[in-house]
Amino acid sequence: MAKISVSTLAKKKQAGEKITSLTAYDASFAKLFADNGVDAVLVGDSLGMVLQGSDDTLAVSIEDIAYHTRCVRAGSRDLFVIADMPFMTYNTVAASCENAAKLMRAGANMVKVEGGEWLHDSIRALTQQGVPVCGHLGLTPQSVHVFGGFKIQGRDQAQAQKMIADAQALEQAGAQLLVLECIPSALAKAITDAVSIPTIGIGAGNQTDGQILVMHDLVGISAGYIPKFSKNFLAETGNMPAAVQKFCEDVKSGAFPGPDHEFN
Ligand SMILES: Nc1nc(=O)c2c([nH]1)NC[C@@H]1CN(c3ccc(C(=O)N[C@@H](CCC(=O)O)C(=O)O)cc3)CN21
Ligand SMILES: CC(C)C(=O)C(=O)O
Ligand SMILES: [Mg+2]
Repeated sequence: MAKISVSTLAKKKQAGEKITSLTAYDASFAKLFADNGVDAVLVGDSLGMVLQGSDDTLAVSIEDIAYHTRCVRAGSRDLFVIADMPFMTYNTVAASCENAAKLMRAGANMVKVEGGEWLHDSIRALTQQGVPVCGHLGLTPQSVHVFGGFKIQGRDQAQAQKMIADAQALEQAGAQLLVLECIPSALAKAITDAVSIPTIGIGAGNQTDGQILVMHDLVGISAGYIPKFSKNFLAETGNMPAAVQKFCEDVKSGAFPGPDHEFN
């Protein structure tokens, strides 16, 4: 497969082709995903939950993400690798740059930060210094204790308007990609239409420019439970490469996520 870059992703939005993405934390899965049609992988701080067994993502360190980014990069030179900036590692512009550098040196192609317009200065500094940035709005798990649980966001009109404005502010600051997590499908579509950068949804309906899932949910081995918006693709295919291919196929056709896997 040809090497994916930020321009490949931007072109996919323009062409109306869906972007497929999964989380990855090691070389073997990175290679499996690269070989079976996944456009981008995220070294997510979800590793705090699915790898480390915590109840949330807050204990994950920059060293944890750097280590797993090196593992993922070793699995495929050609993968587009996004790495999560962990909780409180981008609270100032200086911290953002120092910590993003660790992830880029570990092999990331882009870093992801959770939040809205208040990240403007950090995102501008990062992109000016050569670090591509992905934004993340909606149910941003690092704020789970502010939200009072992993709850759907953007349900009321004022919240929805604010989220659209935040998405535009992120683009203005220089973000080149945007993850939308656990928001009503209509809001995800409104945000996707309001920005020119590609949006990647999780629990946000099928009208975003792409989809991402936590890889453990795709194969049905998350500790305890699978979120309502996720789907076990291994159950219907029987082997890992086929599960990854089916996920990509269903994302591209718009079959996933269907009505059972979205919020209204
Ligand atoms: N395995 C796994 N999958 C994920 O998608 C995921 C993680 N871990 N860890 C990091 C975050 C946390 N995420 C979560 C966790 C729980 C819900 C959840 O309980 N959602 C409820 C809806 C609650 C509501 O209606 O407000 C659900 O029924 O899915 C959602 C996202 C998404 N991310
Ligand atoms: C759920 C995705 C978007 C994420 O941020 C993660 O895996 O950490
Ligand atoms: Mg994350």
